[in-house]
Amino acid sequence: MKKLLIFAKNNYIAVLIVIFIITLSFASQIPKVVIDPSSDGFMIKGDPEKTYYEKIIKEFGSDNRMIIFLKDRNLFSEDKIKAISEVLEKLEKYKYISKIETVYNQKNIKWRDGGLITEDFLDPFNLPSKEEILQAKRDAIENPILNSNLINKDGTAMAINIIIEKHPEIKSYDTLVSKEIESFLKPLNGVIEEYFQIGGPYFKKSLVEYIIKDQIKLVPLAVLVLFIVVIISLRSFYGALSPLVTAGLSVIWTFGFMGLIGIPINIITVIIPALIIVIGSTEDIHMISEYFEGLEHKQDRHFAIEFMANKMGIAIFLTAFTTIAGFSSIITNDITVLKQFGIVTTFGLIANFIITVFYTPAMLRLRGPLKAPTHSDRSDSNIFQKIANLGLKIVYFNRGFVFGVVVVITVAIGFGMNFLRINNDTISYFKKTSEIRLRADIVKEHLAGAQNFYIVVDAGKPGAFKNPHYLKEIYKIVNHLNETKYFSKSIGISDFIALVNQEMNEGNKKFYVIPESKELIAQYYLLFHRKDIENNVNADFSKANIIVKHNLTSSYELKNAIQEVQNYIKNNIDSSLKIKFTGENVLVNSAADTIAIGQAWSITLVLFIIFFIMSILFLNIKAGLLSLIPNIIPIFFAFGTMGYFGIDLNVGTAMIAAISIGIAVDDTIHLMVRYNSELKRMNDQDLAIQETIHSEVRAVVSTSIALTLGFSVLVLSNFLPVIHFGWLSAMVMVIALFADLIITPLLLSKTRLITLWDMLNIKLKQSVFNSVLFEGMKKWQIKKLVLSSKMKEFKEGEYIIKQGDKERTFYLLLDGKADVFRNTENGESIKITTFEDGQFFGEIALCGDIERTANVVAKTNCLTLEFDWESLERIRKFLPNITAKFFMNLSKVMSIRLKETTEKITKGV
Ligand SMILES: Nc1ncnc2c1ncn2[C@@H]1O[C@@H]2COP(=O)(O)O[C@H]2[C@H]1O
Repeated sequence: MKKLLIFAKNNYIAVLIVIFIITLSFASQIPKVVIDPSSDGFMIKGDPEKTYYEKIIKEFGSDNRMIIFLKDRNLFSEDKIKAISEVLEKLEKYKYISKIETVYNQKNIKWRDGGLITEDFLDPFNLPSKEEILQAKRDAIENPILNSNLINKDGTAMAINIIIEKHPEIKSYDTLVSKEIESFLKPLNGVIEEYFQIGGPYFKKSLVEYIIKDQIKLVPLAVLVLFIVVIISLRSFYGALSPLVTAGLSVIWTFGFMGLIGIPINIITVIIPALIIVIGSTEDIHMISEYFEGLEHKQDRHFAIEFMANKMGIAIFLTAFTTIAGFSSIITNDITVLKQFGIVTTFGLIANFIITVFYTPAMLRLRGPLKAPTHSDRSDSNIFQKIANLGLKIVYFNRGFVFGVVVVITVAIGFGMNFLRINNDTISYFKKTSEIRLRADIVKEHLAGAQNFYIVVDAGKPGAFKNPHYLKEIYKIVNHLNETKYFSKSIGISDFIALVNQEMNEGNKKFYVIPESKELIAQYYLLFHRKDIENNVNADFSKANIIVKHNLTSSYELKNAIQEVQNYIKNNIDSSLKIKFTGENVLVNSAADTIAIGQAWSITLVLFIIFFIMSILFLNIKAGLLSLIPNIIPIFFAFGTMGYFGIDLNVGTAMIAAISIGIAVDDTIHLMVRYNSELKRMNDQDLAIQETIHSEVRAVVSTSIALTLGFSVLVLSNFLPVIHFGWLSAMVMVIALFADLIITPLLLSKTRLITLWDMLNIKLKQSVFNSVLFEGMKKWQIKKLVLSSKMKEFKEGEYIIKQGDKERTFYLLLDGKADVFRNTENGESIKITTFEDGQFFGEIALCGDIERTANVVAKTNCLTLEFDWESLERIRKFLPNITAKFFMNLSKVMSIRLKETTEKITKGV
């Protein structure tokens, strides 16, 4: 790390040129980035159900429908029909429309004046008499296929269903179609009371508009927030500029990367620039503030950069790593948009880290300020210190009690998780007040819902749906669908046959059933053109399709409803029929469970990565656990709150846990690393904690504020998943801060930490390695043992051990000499031996758990390592091999000492 920074400083011109060239090449890819409003991304990647669905829409017609909704008290007056007919004329000529369904052009099958008529309800271009129009209106309302589908119960609302061709090759196709259709609606202006388009292309056009609006709003706001926070915390304009430049460059790289590998902007990837700007800035802030600290020592760029490089230790690297781990865990999700989000953010944050590490020292070398900003008033630091004191007061008030309270609150809030629901419905991603939701609500009020899916019934043999048995099965399913409260309207091929049957029987509603005779059914079919029934039965009559319209806007409701229908089918319908539910709606919704599984998987992955790294770094499993606890608490809070407030788990909120753990753990790492170094310096756990909290509080609190504000910016998005993601992540940051200031010290105060870093850097005298105590051990094992001890100095004449004391520690003499004296019963003091460096003493009380058997006094100034029983116990659990060797060596020396003592005694005798 240090070498990289120094390298960038020394080769600053080359580094800046290379960054410039890379940036240019990424920038050249940006035009390739597209906005993707389709719902494909919300489905499961490579889902075989999707292939099935594509086959079905080829057979029964596209479900890329747009509805033009018309509402008027007098919808059937001549002038209104005229205006509508003008619109229809234009629509019919429009090249991208494959089919138009209106009340007018549907078949009116009616028993009238002793005979059956089958003709279109109305020809809007050639209007009949007023009475005849009103009769057509009544017929349409009575027609079960049309009612609530194309016309409402009292004939004041109508829908024009338009089936739009799919043209993925045309750029901005949906926006184009939606805009052109909007222009066709002009004749309705001032004539029809209320009219608008909804569904298909309009939905996608709105999505694109919202995505662009989001981008225009969120990015500058994120920049502003970042700028303000950095200016406040660094007190320097230049200091605030640098993170902005690195964030800007990272965003260019990231967009270029999206263009290069073909990942589009969608409602989830739209937040990436804002996120990179906010999250990426934390490293810059740390670096620049170290640079300024360097300047305070010496006003020289070289010196300040090197000072910064020296201070940029393992913490910076680790925190970047855990943050990236959090984001990259999202890649494991099977939902396309989430996978894409994971890939792009991982790239973006790695890019940001690289740019920061190279650009910042190079730029500081070129133009870095020569004066550190003066902290004119230190009142802010008082606030930080007050926060620190408060945190410490709470911790020391009563550790057990505080811990208990935290656990109780966490469990109580976490309990809300039981109410958590999963949702992946695209309409519910818009705000309730958005135009799109308002329009959907109006349609919902008057007609069967704008949402639909298909139930495909496959009999497996041609002509099956000319057979009364199979038609009756469809009839039963449709009947059941219309009876349940879940769906607003379902239409199957059975409806057409039943309707003709009813009209053949003089319109008697009792005859709205499937006739028993095959011949009769064959005759009935003759009344229809292929196009009249093509949505409901395929060309060879082997498959039937039930169109189910509904207003459900959440996955769990739809899932329950489908489940109910499936149960019905299982118990009541001929099991030789293959029945499948399909449709864009069903595919998107069935991906909901994948969201939950993906979410659980990414949390596990992040937790494991963090646990693994921290355990290795601190050579202690407990340290791994310890770094997780303060960061798991906020996750309980987030999911619990979601449960209580009815916020669903969706593509946005699913990411919160993994991402925020990755970010929140940064502060814990800073605290642990600092605690570790303070502990070495002070040798007192409580003092070390106090010092850690006091010195880190400023950085921890200000980065938390930056992140909280940064995430809060997302609340201004147009998409609910993004809004929820924003405020919940902001909440997680605040809670993680509290957890870090209270839980971390609480846990640390019970732990001794050693880092891998210490292990690698520790330099021991050769005499230590040669000590009998370490015989047969590898160098790293010796270091590990040494690091579990405390360094202690004694002045000449000072007692190291007092006879009769009860304590379980022992000493390795690193430097100096120490005498062993034993007090006899008659008050004399007999010298037993003198120890030199490399030798140890105090092993009797340590192993025997008895009183000290002699005094040990420093003969010269002594430097010792003190080992205590608890630390050795800890190592024994973690690395039993080392302790076994250690105690073997110990007993070897003890045997020799016993032998020598026995010899002395017998000689004396
Ligand atoms: N006879 C002895 N020979 C060598 N060392 C001794 C002898 N008696 C006591 N000591 C050391 O002096 C230490 C005093 O504290 P302990 O009894 O814990 O452990 C003792 C030994 O390490």
